[in-house]
Order: sequence, then C-alpha cells, then structure tokens
Amino acid sequence: MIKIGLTGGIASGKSTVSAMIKNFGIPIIDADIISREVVEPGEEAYKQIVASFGSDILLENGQINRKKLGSIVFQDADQRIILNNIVHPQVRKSMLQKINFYEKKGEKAIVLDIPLLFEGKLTGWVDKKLLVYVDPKTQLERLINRDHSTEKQALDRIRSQMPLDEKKALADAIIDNNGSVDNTLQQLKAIFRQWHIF
Ligand SMILES: CC(C)(COP(=O)(O)OP(=O)(O)OC[C@H]1O[C@@H](n2cnc3c(N)ncnc32)[C@H](O)[C@@H]1O)[C@@H](O)C(=O)NCCC(=O)NCCS
Ligand SMILES: Nc1ncnc2c1ncn2[C@@H]1O[C@H](COP(=O)(O)OP(=O)(O)OP(=O)(O)O)[C@@H](O)[C@H]1O
Repeated sequence: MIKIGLTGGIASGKSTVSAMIKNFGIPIIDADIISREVVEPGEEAYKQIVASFGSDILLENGQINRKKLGSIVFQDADQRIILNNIVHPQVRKSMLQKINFYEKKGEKAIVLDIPLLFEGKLTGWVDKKLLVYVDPKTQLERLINRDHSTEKQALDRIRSQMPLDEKKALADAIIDNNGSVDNTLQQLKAIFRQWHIF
C-alpha cells in the first residue's frame, strides 16, 4: 500500500485537494478531523486540556471552545507546545489504527492529510510527500476570507507553522494552488499518474 502524505500550510488548499482525492475513491485519513475527535468530552486529551488550560476554555455545553483555545495557543508558543503534547500522541494513535485498517483491507493507496507532517516529524510514515503551495499573500487573503479573522489572528496562525517556502524543499511533489481550482486538479492528476496511483 502506498501512503501519500498531503500537507501544506494553513489555508493553502489541503482540504480542497483532499476533496478531489476523495472523488477519485482513494481513502483519506484526516489529522484535523481526528484532532477534533480526540478532544470530545470524556476523552483522555479532553481531560488533560481542561486540567492544563482550565474550565474557562469550555463552552456552556462542555465542549472545548476552539476559538478561545486557538486564540491562546496561536499567540504563545509555550502554550501551543503544551496543547500539542496533549493532542498529538492521541492523533498519532488513531491514525496508526486507521492505516492498519486500510492495509488489512488491501487498499492500493491511501492519503494522510497532515498539516504538520514536517513540523511533527511524521515524514517516515509516508512514501511520498505532496505539498499544496500558495504564495504568502494569497495564503493570508484566503485565510482571512475563510475564517473572517483579523490580519493579526491570521498572521499568528501562519507564523505558528514552518514557512511554506521551507516546506517546498522537503516535498516530493508540489501543487501550486495560486491559480484556479481546475488548474490544481490538473496538477494533482499529473502527479498521481507519475506516481502510478491511477
Ligand atoms: C487550537 C485549536 C483548538 C483551534 O481549533 P480550530 O477549530 O480553530 O482550528 P482547526 O483545528 O480546524 O485547525 C485549522 C488549521 O490550523 C493549523 N493548526 C492547528 N493546530 C496547530 C498547531 N498546534 N500548530 C500549528 N498549526 C496548527 C492547521 O493548519 C490546521 O489545519 C486546534 O487547532 C487544536 O486543537 N490544535 C492542536 C492539535 C493540532 O496540532 N492539530 C492540527 C493537526 S493534528
Ligand atoms: N485555487 C483556489 N482558488 C480560490 N480559492 C481557493 C483555491 N483553493 C482553495 N481556496 C479557498 O481557500 C481557502 C483555504 O482552502 P482550504 O480550506 O482547502 O485550505 P486548507 O489547507 O485545508 O486549510 P487548513 O489548514 O485551515 O485546514 C478556502 O476558503 C478555499 O475555498
């Protein structure tokens, strides 16, 4: 089974590309979705987050207030490390179980959508590293538009990650997502043909 790591920067277009891959019928394991599941009330990571950050970061229904927790951790690297150390081990555990499941099922290829593939040093898990790239200006514009955030909030998030230009040097293939969505689809198809996924 060939394992493709799909990565990028925040708002570079990973979800857009992963939706295309899903349409090809290739299974996706999405680290962002898993990172939401492992912090549901009652889960181990949930308890640790409340113990570390206090019940102030909870909504009235007991769920984690992601906006509030985000505003803490994207402004403060030390707090971010504390959160990462709680959430990432649980995300990894769940991802490994899912990889196993698809391996046993006899899938030819799967895609692991991991925003922090390089930062989290998970490159050893995958056979190919596929980067979705946008230039810094487009990234900032798309992030502000999508999340209705201020420029400061958007820049805090972007700066909490390895710069996209540095990630370029570490990838096996790069999709330039500055253009149209259709142009991105054509690039994706060409890469998958080259990698004999089709
Ligand atoms: C801080 C939290 C609560 C904010 O939640 P929110 O719903 O606003 O954002 P969401 O989870 O959808 O993440 C959006 C994007 O932010 C970026 N991002 C998220 N967490 C981090 C992080 N710790 N470091 C750098 N970038 C991050 C990723 O590009 C991600 O795709 C949440 O992101 C979180 O729990 N992060 C820690 C776990 C993590 O690292 N997740 C990302 C991949 S496993
Ligand atoms: N080629 C494109 N042209 C115009 N808009 C685009 C293009 N690709 C993506 N977008 C838009 O840019 C925003 C960010 O894209 P997307 O949500 O796919 O990024 P992401 O990398 O998955 O982000 P995150 O790291 O937050 O999960 C979205 O609003 C999306 O609709």
